[in-house]
Amino acid sequence: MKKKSLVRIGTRGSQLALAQASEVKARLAAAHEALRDPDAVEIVVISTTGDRVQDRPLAEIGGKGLFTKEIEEGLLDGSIDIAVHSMKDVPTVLPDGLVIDCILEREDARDAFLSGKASGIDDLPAGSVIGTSSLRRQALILSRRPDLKVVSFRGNVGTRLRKLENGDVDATLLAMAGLNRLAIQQTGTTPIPADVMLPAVAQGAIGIERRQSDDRIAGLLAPLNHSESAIRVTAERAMLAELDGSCRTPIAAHAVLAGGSLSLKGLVVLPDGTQRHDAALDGAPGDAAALGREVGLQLRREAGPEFFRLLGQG
Ligand SMILES: NCc1[nH]cc(CCC(=O)O)c1CC(=O)O
Repeated sequence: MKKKSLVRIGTRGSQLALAQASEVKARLAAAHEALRDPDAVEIVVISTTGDRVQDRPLAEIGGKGLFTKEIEEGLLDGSIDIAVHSMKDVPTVLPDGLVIDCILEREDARDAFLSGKASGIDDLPAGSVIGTSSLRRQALILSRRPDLKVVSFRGNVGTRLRKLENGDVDATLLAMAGLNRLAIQQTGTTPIPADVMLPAVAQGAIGIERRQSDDRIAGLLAPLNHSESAIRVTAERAMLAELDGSCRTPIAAHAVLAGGSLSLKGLVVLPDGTQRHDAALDGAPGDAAALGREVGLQLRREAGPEFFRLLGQG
């Protein structure tokens, strides 16, 4: 008879999600003798609304937690013990009884520019077509290059790269983190500096969610937490929470830790790129959440109620 596994990891079934879950399994095995048996940690694939709806832009389906809800249900009903998430896809408010207090060392937070025709947004010929379904990427492209055309672009990384090679679009944007984790080295890939395209909140960070009451799992996860990454993600997510951002709001943030100081930049921008507001503050790493809230408040004040009304956000 098969031994009962000691830790069940819930994850989406996409290639990237599976790679992230495998990384967590390997890290658990490296940190704990008892988890070294290959059967000790089991990966349980759970399909989410975001995975099932492939024919419409995600922003149109609306709502938060499109990639997390069904997995969180698995945590709450006890069918899994931990859930591995791209923190970029995790809403700022978690269901009662669940916590995320383990953030792995963050990958490259930047976006990647992929094109056979140019090495960055600024080099694209006028009128070029860029495929992306991210409102943030769309808005930031249009605020910099109003002459470009943005078309909706969904599907997994492989599908998108094929569409690019077929010439359906002149360029596309993807997270560097996803490409790196899948070890995809596509020619014509250039990281976009964060000051040219500010990344999504928590882009490149993996978080592990668990039942708050599960002390056994808390103990197993503790050595996997990377505190610098957790501080950066805390600041960015506190900013997002202050803005009540959903996937309908093009919001970007990027925190860096250098010389013992935490610097946070944030922005909000209309989907058509015609109005954009930026804010930035430095603070102590221990004040990450307060710093994030303050940058969020500054953006709220700066943009004003009319901006958020235009976004359809009250
Ligand atoms: N919303 C999809 C999503 N969620 C996380 C990543 C990339 C990996 C990461 O940011 O950690 C992606 C794909 C992309 O934006 O290219």
